[in-house]
Amino acid sequence: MALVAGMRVGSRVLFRPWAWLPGAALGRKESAARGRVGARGFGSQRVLVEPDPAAGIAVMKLKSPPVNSLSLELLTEFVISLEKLENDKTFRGIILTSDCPGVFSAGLDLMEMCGKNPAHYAEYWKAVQELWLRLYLSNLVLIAAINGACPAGGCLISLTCDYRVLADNPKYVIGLNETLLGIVAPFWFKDTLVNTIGHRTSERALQLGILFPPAEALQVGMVDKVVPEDQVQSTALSVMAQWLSIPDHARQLTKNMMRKATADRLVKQRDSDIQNFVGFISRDSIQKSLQVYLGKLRQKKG
Ligand SMILES: CC/C=C\C/C=C\C/C=C\CC/C=C/CC(=O)SCCNC(=O)CCNC(=O)[C@H](O)C(C)(C)COP(=O)(O)OP(=O)(O)OC[C@H]1O[C@@H](n2cnc3c(N)ncnc32)[C@H](O)[C@@H]1OP(=O)(O)O
Repeated sequence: MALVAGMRVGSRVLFRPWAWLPGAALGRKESAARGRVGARGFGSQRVLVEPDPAAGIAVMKLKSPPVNSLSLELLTEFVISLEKLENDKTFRGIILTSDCPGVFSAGLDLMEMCGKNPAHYAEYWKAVQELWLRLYLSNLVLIAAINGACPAGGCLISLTCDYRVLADNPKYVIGLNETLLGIVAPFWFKDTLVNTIGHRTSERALQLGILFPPAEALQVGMVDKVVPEDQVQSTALSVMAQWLSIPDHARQLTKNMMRKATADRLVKQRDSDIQNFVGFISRDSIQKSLQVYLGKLRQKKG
């Protein structure tokens, strides 16, 4: 077996890019929870996993009502479920979707970024980085079955997937809308977007914080397919079959070749990226902007 940049070629699991990342090791309790997935469903309170070992795939459903905002708990459970599937050679692909009606994910949990202390912000941001790195460099085929609104961090998660299917509903907008909150998408959010839709479209989308409705999302390449709502899952399954028809080693090495440089940019500066985030989010002006935004979200109802 040849070794290519730390990847063992010839076995199914080609690379575990996070194994050497600082802070990547899981605690003892979490490690004990690992193991073979088998045919029964597993998961956690916030992440349901429905395995289909015969097909070599699993459907992973985010279930953190009301809007799948990415709390520290959800991020942690997400990473654990992902690692379980990555470590089980039965699985070659994951369909990522939501169990919350009308929302894929509302993005980062604003409550994690408001009124907390710097140590909390640092811990939170490290968890956000960790999930992105694992998803972006996953060995598995990841297909996003986007069955709801998909702003900001929700969009980022979908952009780490190899293919995005979006339900055709005008409420199901997708994009990196950070500027609308008075915050700035970090460079690795931006890089992920640029790698998907190109520089000029990203520049406009990021500055204006555009949330694209389905037809426009398809037009700019933010998603790969728009289908009627009741066909999202079946379409994701047939797209998965097409991706799984490619030999794993060739596809995985190609994915790594396309994505590694982007991931490495963050890996090389994880700590300074955390410090930037903590400094930025702790500013009074940013805290005020987030409070105003949260207030507007709450008012919407009343
Ligand atoms: C040079 C650069 C220098 C420095 C940069 C360094 C670092 C960068 C710094 C910061 C970057 C941080 C990046 C952040 C990315 C993000 O993801 S921020 C989150 C953005 N998300 C949104 O804007 C989505 C907001 N939500 C919505 O639009 C709607 O909720 C949604 C369309 C998703 C669903 O609508 P609906 O079904 O009608 O539900 P409600 O709006 O009624 O919401 C239900 C309750 O959920 C609460 N909620 C909604 N979203 C969030 C959230 N993201 N976090 C926490 N809570 C949320 C909402 O308030 C309702 O709560 P209530 O029931 O009223 O208590």
